[in-house]
Amino acid sequence: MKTIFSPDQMLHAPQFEVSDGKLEPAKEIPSRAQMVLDRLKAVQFGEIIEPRSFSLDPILKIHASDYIEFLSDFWRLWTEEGRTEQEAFPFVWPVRQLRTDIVPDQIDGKLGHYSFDAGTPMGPHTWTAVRRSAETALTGAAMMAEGARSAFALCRPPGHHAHKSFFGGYCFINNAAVAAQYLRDHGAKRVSVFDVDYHHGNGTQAIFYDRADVQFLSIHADPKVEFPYYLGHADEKGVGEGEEFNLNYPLPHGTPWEVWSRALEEGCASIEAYKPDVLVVSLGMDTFEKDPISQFKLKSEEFNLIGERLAKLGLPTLFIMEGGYAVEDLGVNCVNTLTGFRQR
Ligand SMILES: NCCCNCCCCCC(O)(O)C(F)(F)F
Ligand SMILES: [Zn+2]
Repeated sequence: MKTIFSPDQMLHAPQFEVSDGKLEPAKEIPSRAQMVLDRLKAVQFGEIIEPRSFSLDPILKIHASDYIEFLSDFWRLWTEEGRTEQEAFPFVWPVRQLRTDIVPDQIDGKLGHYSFDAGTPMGPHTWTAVRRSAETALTGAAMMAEGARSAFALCRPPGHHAHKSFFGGYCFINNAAVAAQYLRDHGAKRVSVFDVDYHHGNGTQAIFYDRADVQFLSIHADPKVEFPYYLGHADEKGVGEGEEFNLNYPLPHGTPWEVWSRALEEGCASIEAYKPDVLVVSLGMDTFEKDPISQFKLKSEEFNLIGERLAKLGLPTLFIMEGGYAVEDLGVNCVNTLTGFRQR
């Protein structure tokens, strides 16, 4: 299994985040990717290659053009308005009953229009890193379309909270959604996206919610008690043609392997019934017992079992990295998953 990664993805280096209403040191930092790279090299897991270049077209199949234009122009607009802060935080949003048909002219109004939380600052090189992270996912998808049985897109910044037209939860471009769409456009009739990150993949769900050609499944902390809060309940099954192709498995704080693995089983059964041509896995390691911002209890050796179970589906599988903040253990837990998958 090859890994795809570009050092440009390190250029997004947030210093702070607003988490639980407090300004704290940022969690989604470049060293997350470094730890995974180090572990891949330490165990000689396999070749690590740089992503290919892509035009914006495959990204624009998923995201709105005004949103992508905003992301790519933002830092110029920010500095042109004389803002000197080294990272920009949204602090006001068009929540229910407010208007989103008019995008404000002033940069803070724009920032809120195109985001959903205060925990995802933008810096001078965010766009470069985010575009390269999406190209890492696209390169993995292209390799799968060219016949690879598996690939690991070491994406960072992550993507599964990014919606069609707004960012949040450390995510700007939805890497897994862009990859799934690329696979649909290059031979796959049906694609399953299985999100095993601790947090609900609200962006990926919303993007494919009315579609039958991409099945979305997510095991995550119950949104009644956990970020991103406002999507991810079990009654969200899809809409229109997409009815029944969205499956959420919300679980309580404190969930151990014994419970988590039952949801994994249910998800795998649904994927087998759907019979996709390819599986995309949104791979977050924040289900780990020592993760500083999460409250599931998976142990490092149980990540191997995740990989083994997914391998039993016998599908071409593209792993796309999402979250995981126990940085010291992130490399081991990520490579354990990939090792479990490959050992079968
Ligand atoms: N007490 C709640 C604090 C929530 N802080 C933001 C958590 C963002 C999680 C991001 C992620 O792990 O889902 C991703 F995969 F996208 F990176
Ligand atoms: Zn997460």
